[in-house]
Amino acid sequence: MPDPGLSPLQSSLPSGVAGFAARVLADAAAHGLAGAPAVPTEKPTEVPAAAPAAEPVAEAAAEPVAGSAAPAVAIPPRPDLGRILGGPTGLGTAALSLVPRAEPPAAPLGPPADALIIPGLYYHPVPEPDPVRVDEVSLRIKSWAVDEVRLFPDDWEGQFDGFSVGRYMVACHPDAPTVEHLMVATRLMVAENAVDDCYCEDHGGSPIGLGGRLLLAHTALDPLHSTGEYQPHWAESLHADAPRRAYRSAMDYFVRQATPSQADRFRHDMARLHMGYLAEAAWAQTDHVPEVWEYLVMRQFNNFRPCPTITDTVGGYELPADLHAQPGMQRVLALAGNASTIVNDLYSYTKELAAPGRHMNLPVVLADRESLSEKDAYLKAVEVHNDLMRDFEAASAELAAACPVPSVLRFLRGVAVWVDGNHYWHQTNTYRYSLPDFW
Ligand SMILES: CC(C)=CCC/C(C)=C(\C)COP(=O)(O)OP(=O)(O)O
Ligand SMILES: [Mg+2]
Repeated sequence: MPDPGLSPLQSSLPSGVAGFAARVLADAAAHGLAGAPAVPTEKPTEVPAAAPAAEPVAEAAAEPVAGSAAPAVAIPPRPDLGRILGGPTGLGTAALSLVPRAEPPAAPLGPPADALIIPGLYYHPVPEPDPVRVDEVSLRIKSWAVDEVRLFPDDWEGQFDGFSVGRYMVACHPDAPTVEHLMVATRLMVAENAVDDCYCEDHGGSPIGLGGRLLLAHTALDPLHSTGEYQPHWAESLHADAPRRAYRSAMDYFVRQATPSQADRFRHDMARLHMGYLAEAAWAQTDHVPEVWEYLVMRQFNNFRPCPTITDTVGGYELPADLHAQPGMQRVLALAGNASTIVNDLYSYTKELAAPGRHMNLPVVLADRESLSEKDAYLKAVEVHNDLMRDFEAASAELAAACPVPSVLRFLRGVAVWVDGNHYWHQTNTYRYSLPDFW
């Protein structure tokens, strides 16, 4: 077959990705595909799978919401994101429609009546996550936690349930073709929180000795390859405590769903996360309050990033490694993780103030380093979050325009939806979070 040469679209790609993207596009065209799954997936049972639409920009995105009690906050319209970054949006759920929907959702968008409202916060509301899926994921994850990995003692059951991880993951991954795809994300989310709680934080964690604990736990994700004499000791160690049992099992399920390069991507993100935990712990040990920018560096690593970056595995397709590695995508992922993590700093502020010792979060560091009142520091942290969100959206739009490969567009949309679902979970988890009464 003659080489058709580069299309105008292909030739507009940035130089680093043009060749690879051109191959992907040509390959997709040759197979009549638009972002089709690159990994074998079980046959969807609950939601009909469909190749996502390839059109880069078409529909209006969800209107952003600034917390209702805010002094008016001017929210500039989002850049030209359209279908790519629309996220779940009621009428705009079509913008999310990586899978077809039988009926439009009945409920109007907007936070539930008892949701936590942060004045001036820029976010996108999502539709209520599918309650059938939430119930099913909640049942399956409890059974995994109790029967497969013996995750928690009986008296932590209320906290496990209150975490509402089923609702969290269904909100963040509305395009998962089956419940089992959702379970891949849900087990990892639970395991990641078990390591954080039990090794670093308030369920027996401590900065002292954290490096050794984290390194050994990391091998549940990135296995030891050693001699016949020592290998069995290591294998045995993966069953020694709940965090390692959870990591080992969750990773085992994940690698069966993921391609090797997706698994490697995840390991890299988890190494980043563990490095962030270690910096936070080192500063706690010496009672050091970092500069604001230093805190933001730490929080870019101690960060939700490992969660949105598996959106393609959970969605049953693959963003090819070269497209994931391109600088534009790395910027999008860093900004998405940072905005999502500062959301946590805002919603967990009172929980962390009430915890023993000084727990750092962005408002606390701003108050200390910039000599602000608690309220002014909190409001400045809201502004920092909003800037990160806007930069994330601008970077996504730029990349979508520069590299409109179907899997890139679907991945960008999946990351944006994850960011919105993460916000939704924080805003509605009144079991876990509450707000300060500054206003
Ligand atoms: C799920 C995952 C990768 C978590 C990594 C780190 C983490 C637990 C967060 C980014 C959440 O922050 P934090 O530890 O402050 O959580 P809570 O405020 O206790 O909910
Ligand atoms: Mg927090």
